[in-house]
Amino acid sequence: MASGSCCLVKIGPSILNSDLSNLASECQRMMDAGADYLHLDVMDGHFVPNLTFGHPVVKCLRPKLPDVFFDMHMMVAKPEQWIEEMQAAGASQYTFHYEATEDPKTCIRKIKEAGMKAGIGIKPKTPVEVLDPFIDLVDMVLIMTVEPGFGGQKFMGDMMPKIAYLREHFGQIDIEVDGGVGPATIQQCADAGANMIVSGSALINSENPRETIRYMRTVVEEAIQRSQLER
Ligand SMILES: O=C(CO)[C@H](O)[C@H](O)COP(=O)(O)O
Ligand SMILES: [Fe+2]
Repeated sequence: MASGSCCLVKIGPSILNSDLSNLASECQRMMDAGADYLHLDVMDGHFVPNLTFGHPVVKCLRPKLPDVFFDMHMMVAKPEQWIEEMQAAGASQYTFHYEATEDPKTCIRKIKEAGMKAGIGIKPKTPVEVLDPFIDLVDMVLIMTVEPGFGGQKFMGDMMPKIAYLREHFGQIDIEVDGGVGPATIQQCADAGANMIVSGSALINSENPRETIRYMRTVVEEAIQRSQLER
């Protein structure tokens, strides 16, 4: 891991590819396996070529998982549009895409005013430096390692320099990696400096999700420890 990091490792399953007719029990299954938070993928058919769910589903889920941190991955055009609804439904963090808005600063301000944590993400073709002006304003940055829209895609290892850049230049910020992350790819994410690990298909389809989470957590923790020794 690049220098400057001493942040906490958090594992956040994406339930995108789970049995959505059993959404609450799939979420609970992931939390029981040792997850730290849930990464909930919202798609609107405009920003990405797919549809999932919106705030009404989050509202139903919240009472079933009252204490769980919900990281809303908002793959939607005009992300400003859903901030109040998501907050009212029980979202903990609102992670929008830089590419989806003309005014990221106002979007961040509105998320904070609504009382949620703010995350900002970029698609694979977007250069990481566009995030520089927003790092001090947000709680988390998201580096996509697939084109957003679908679970189960191949991990893009060539996104790792983006993570290393953020860790190198912005110290302890929470860096989330999302897309094709699992036991086979976690080492690359850990070495680059990611500390918030989204894993969808690899966890949902795992025969032993507890062991898969434990393994990924250990790999990232060891990378953080190494980076601290190197400092
Ligand atoms: O944002 C996403 C897709 O746009 C998902 O969070 C991501 O793809 C997780 O699923 P998997 O680990 O199967 O790739
Ligand atoms: Fe996601």
